[in-house]
Amino acid sequence: MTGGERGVTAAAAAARGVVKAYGSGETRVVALDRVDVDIMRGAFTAIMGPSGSGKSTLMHCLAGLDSVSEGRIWVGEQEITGLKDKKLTRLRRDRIGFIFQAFNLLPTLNAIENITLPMDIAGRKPDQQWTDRVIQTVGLAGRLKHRPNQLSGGQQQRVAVARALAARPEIIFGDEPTGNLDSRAGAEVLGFLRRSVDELGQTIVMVTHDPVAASYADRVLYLADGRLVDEMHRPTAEAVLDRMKHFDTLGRVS
Ligand SMILES: Nc1ncnc2c1ncn2[C@@H]1O[C@H](COP(=O)(O)OP(=O)(O)OP(=O)(O)O)[C@@H](O)[C@H]1O
Repeated sequence: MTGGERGVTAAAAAARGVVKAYGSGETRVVALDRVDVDIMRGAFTAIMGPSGSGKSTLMHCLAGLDSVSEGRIWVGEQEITGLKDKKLTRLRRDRIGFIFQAFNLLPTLNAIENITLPMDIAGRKPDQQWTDRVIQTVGLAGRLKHRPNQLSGGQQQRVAVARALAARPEIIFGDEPTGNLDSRAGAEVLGFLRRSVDELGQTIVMVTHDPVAASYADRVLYLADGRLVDEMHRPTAEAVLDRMKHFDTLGRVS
């Protein structure tokens, strides 16, 4: 892969001409309609848009969790479209981190065991210094021997964040990572994600409906009907809310 093929070299992930259609004939749904996007390395990107606009589909395609119908996807310099399942599974395991709304913690393992689990599965020795720094960053030092059911929702989500960060993936994808948390716990988790970008150089992509959550990002991408229709740099919650109202008005007019 050369930079010339997609016109960029510095992106942590990129999509070119991506179409994703589900079903066929009358039930055919075009979830993504010729999407071009670059996800910047070391930056925090939020994906917003109305329900059904294709946010999760875009994230799943970028993360190699879902195949595309047309177009091409890269993670770093590696094109992932066309990779066989085994290679794709390994790429996800070694280079990508996930934080989902349901934290996906194993109930029988304590916090530190959950945090190091992906590395244990991959047969990688955790970098102790790095793991300690991540635990400090997310503020879990006093809770490492607790099992998930002995932790609050916010603490469980911090374990999920630490698990994603500890393996030092090239990109972390979050699907509404604070969707189940109250606003205080949500703000804490978003603060940790922000710090991991600023202090640890992490790349993060997050799907969210929440203008406050989006305001933690460096850049907001707006999807509507499977297309990227707008973006905002250095967003504030007020500006994001205004932009959402604008799109709602357009939606009602058209
Ligand atoms: N597995 C699937 N089979 C058929 N259609 C699907 C499938 N997954 C998603 N879709 C459709 O693709 C479109 C985009 O869905 P997607 O989940 O990406 O939207 P979203 O913006 O993440 O929505 P929400 O904010 O409600 O989670 C929707 O019309 C949805 O119904």
